[in-house]
Amino acid sequence: MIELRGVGKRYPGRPAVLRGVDLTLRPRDIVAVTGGNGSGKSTLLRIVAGVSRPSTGTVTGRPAPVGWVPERFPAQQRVSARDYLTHHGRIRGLDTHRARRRAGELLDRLALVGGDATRLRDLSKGNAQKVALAQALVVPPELLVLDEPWSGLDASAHATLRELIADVAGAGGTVVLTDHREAVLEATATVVHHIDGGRLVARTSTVDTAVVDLAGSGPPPWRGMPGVFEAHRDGGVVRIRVDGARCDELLAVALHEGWSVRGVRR
Ligand SMILES: Nc1ncnc2c1ncn2[C@@H]1O[C@H](COP(=O)(O)OP(=O)(O)OP(=O)(O)O)[C@@H](O)[C@H]1O
Repeated sequence: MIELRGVGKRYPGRPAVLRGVDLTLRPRDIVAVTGGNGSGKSTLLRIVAGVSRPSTGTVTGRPAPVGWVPERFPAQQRVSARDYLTHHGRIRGLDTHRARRRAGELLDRLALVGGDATRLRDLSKGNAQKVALAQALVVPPELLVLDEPWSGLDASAHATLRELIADVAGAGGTVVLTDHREAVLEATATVVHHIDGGRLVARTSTVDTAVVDLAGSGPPPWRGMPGVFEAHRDGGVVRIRVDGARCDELLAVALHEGWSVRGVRR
């Protein structure tokens, strides 16, 4: 468990950005931090990741390794994506062969355009973001900190990113993330905190979501239904993530429209 107690941050010559922040991060939590521009989200994430020190207060229980995706990625390098990731894997204790294999797997999964021999400086913004994500995951982290990870990613990588986040949490890790699109955060996170005036306010705790698998054809009755976060077709089955409180309503409508229920998971 990672604990922040009384954490404050003040940059020289400026008013405090964070004041007295208490935050407990548990294994399997996917924690979103929301707030306006300049409210201190990146500052808080840097402190959680250990990239920046708080001016006051303490952070205890930070595990290793930490996966960290900064808001800006140093993309102006001649090194290839594969060599860059292999290097990061070796820094974190993998041998060259395993680091290279893991780099290839992650870049395949994220569908890096141009292949893993592309030099960092030749990558588009979205592809650079994929390499930044792969860098954070090259050794499965116990703490994954993502500052605006959806920035620039194409739609198919959005779904992959959610899967990668779920993999880390499912393996007992903790994920902390921020983004400007609150709907995206609320569909992904299990806990949402909001920063206001330098203080942290828990807004939603443990968002109850359900995953419903449906088989059938015809117009999708869930389209436009409140509480439906996303729907993906995979072969003959459509997998829908829905607000747990709306799950029965979705099932009733789908059954009425002739779809059959293949599975429901909370
Ligand atoms: N290294 C720094 N030195 C001085 N001031 C800084 C530094 N980093 C951030 N700040 C200031 O601290 C405040 C909070 O910045 P931060 O980047 O944490 O906010 P944010 O909520 O992530 O913003 P955004 O949504 O625009 O990304 C801003 O006023 C910013 O100018």
